[in-house]
Amino acid sequence: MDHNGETHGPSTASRLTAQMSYNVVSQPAAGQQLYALLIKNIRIRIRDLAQTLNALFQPVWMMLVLVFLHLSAKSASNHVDVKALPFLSVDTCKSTTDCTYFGYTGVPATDPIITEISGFLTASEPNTVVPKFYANEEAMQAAYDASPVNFVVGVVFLGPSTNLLKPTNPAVAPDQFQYTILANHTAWVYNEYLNSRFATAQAYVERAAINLRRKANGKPPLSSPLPLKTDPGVGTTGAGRTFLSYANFVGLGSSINGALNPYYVIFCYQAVWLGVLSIIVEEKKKKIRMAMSMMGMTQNAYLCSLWLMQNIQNLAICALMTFILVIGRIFTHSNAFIIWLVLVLFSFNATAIGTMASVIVPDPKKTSQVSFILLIIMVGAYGACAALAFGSGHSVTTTQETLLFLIPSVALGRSIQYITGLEDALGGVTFDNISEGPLARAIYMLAVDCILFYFLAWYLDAVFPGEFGHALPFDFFLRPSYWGVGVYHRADSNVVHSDLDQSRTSGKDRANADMFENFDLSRVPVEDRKIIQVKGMRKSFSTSIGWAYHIPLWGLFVRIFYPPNSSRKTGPFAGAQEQEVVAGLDLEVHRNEILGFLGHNGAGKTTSLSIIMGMVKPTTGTVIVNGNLLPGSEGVTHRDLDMRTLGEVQKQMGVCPQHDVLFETLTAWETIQLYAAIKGVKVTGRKSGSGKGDHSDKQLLDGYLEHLLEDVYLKEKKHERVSTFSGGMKRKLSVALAFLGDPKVVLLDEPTTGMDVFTRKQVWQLMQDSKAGRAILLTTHSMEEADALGDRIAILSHGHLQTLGSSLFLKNRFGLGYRLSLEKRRVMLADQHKQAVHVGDDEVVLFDEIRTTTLVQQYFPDATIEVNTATDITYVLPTTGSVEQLQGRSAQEYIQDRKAVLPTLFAHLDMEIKANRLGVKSVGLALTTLEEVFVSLQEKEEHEKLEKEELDKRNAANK
Ligand SMILES: Nc1ncnc2c1ncn2[C@@H]1O[C@H](COP(=O)(O)OP(=O)(O)OP(=O)(O)O)[C@@H](O)[C@H]1O
Repeated sequence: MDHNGETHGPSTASRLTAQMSYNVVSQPAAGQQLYALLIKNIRIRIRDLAQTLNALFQPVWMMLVLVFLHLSAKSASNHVDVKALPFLSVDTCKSTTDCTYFGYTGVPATDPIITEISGFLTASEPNTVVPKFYANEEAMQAAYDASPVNFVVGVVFLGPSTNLLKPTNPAVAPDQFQYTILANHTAWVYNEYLNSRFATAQAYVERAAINLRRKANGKPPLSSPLPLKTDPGVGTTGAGRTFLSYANFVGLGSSINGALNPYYVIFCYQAVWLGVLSIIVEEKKKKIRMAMSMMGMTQNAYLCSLWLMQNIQNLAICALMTFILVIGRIFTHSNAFIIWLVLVLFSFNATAIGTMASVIVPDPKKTSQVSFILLIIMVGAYGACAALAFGSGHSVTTTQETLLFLIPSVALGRSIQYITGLEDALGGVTFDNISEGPLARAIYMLAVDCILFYFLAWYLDAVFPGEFGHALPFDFFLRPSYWGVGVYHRADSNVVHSDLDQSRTSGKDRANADMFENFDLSRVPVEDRKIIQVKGMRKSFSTSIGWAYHIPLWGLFVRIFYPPNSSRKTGPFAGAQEQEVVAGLDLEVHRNEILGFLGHNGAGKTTSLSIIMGMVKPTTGTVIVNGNLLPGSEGVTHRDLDMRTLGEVQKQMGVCPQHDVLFETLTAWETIQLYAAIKGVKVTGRKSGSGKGDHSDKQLLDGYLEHLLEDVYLKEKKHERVSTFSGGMKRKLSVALAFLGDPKVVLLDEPTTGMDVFTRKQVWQLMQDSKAGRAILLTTHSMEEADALGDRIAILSHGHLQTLGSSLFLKNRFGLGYRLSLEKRRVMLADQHKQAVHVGDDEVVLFDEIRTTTLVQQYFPDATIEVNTATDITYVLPTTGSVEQLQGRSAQEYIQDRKAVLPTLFAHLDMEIKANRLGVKSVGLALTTLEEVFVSLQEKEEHEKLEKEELDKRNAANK
């Protein structure tokens, strides 16, 4: 067992790795990716049950609150049973011949509306109710005063019925027809109101007006609103007599609740867009999405899997919400499927809206704020429309209303408002009457909104992928290459190849030529050369501007009157500062080579790797990976860009980012299966020559994946969740993922961080074994690792390459030189001050420090004593010299000179030791470590920086 608690298999050195044992190809396929991502989403949701139930039930709780509000408003005290409309002639008319119950003024007796009303009275209350014209309202009032029993209601028409006789134009709101009813009641209570016959008179007049409009539109007229009074079948609830339901009379509380319904329903959806927003932003921030993209995951597969998952969840959420609306008697008469359809269509929109919002949210901590702002916008949009467009006294045309439905919350709110209204008055919405009001249009527009918003979400996600992601050009979907049409056109990197070669020895390179080892390119076969090629790569980030500009709304105000100015460096009004983190990097990595990438914290290693991965665009410079000129490189104009380039590069790339990009709730086996599906890994057979044998494709793939886990010693842990893994185990899994699918280019960012010494050595072995056939770029802070693995080592400092060469070159060139260790002859403590002791007959000289040091300094005048103990002494023999010592020679020539001196020094030492003149028992020589090289280079850089600052100060003082 190692420190991490895993059982180790046999030594890697003694067995074949997965890469050596299987023939593997990568052929990513969108369908396979979508399926794998969907399964991953389902797994994560099932395992994170608390979160999933919360997301599922949050809208449902909100619905329950609505039900409770309604129940409290419709309490027993407010509830009034449905009562039939009374006839005008019941218990009022004392005579059967000269009753004048229905007085009117404002229109002549010949007006069609009076004819229509007369017809109804004849049909329902024949011979007992007669319409009677009065010249004006005063005359009508006087008639009432004279005989109140015979005169029940009077109607004052405020204009002729001419408007009602015009056919309806759908584009224009119909002109109004206005009238007032005079009736004898004093309180706005149900019984008095009905007994005064007000409602009955209203029913007659309204129905008469409706009939005139229907006739004008060529529709058959409706019958009288009341049945025949003498019909024996008519009791209290005869046809037409339940014309007004109790809902109109239950009091103020209920009508407020009804108006609240749309707002409440919109409120319920916050959880939906917040859920989508949180997932996308979090996966972006944790760079999981970036890593999956690096493995070849397409944006379409990612978004579709997320949308599918969320919308399946939405179907269930909306079913529950409908159930509660029906069970809670908010909607009792309407068709439940229609309500569900409205809710579901809006929930689909909410998913797209959450995706769109993710484009502007960089940080998971800000998701709830943004989600709340979205809620305000949604509710506010509906509220504004309800008050200004749909409210009483406002009329919008059908077209205007339909256009307003482009805002999904307006369409949803209006639908709920309409359904609530119909529930109260006319028995709810069914398929029979769905097309009569705005509901059908709202449903249709919610579907249109879905198409529109999903397109926008998809487009914005591609064009604004955030800090880590490859931004597509604004017209990407119009380019055939995005859709995979036409032959793949590799951006022509040949031109750039020659350009790079020509510029190799220019400018700064030439000045620092002896900092770089001359690499003999002819040793590398042509087809293996420059698998990764970076030239003049620069990257600048701008730091965030002062906090004053971030204050919502106020910040906008400040920007206008106090624009951010980059010369202001600190404080609330500081302008954006450009920071160059990669400053003209040149690099080449060949096949079968590991290039170690060293540098201090913040030197720009991760940024450089991210650029080579295609995840971050360089500010300037060129990056070529396996012959493909990466998008964003100089020389690739937007027009030339084949949209498949990055996908092609990523197919051949394996990456291990600096931070583990693993799903905590998945097991190691599920993780590697997920990434294998994303990469489209297929095993074509075993390398041993047995081909596929009797094994199915799946068996072969499982065998390969298992072998890969075995290579990093995680086979025993494969069914355990990543969340239970130690830091080192997570790194090992990340390394295994980087080598998945036989990538031709592998980028490893500090892969062995956190691993114990034993595991680290095993992973080194794996990397060594796996380097055949690929170019590996490895960043590390471990000098030992760079020394052990790096065929060549590049040291980066403040964004530029300080040096590049083999480990030996760096040690020779920048090390402190050689260490000469001498073992002294031992003496007992009592004899310490003696110069010589007798061993048998021979006198043996004890260690003579002065004589030895003089001898060493004869060959290396700058030699110094580093360690001097009772048993050993170590001299440092420098191989670097001052300008005077160089005497016109280059640093490398000087090193060669120093090295050439070594044999003579050794011959001399040997002679002296044999002659028993130094008191030295044995001699050892060692080269300085890479760590010392690194430290000395950093010190040199710091020294130069300080000198420059000093010079600048002096120049400034002189001015
Ligand atoms: N998105 C960003 N915005 C602003 N500055 C950034 C951004 N990413 C990196 N930097 C800055 O760029 C510099 C280089 O960062 P980078 O992560 O590339 O360094 P590194 O060499 O990998 O460091 P380490 O060894 O600590 O991982 C740092 O100063 C960092 O603050």
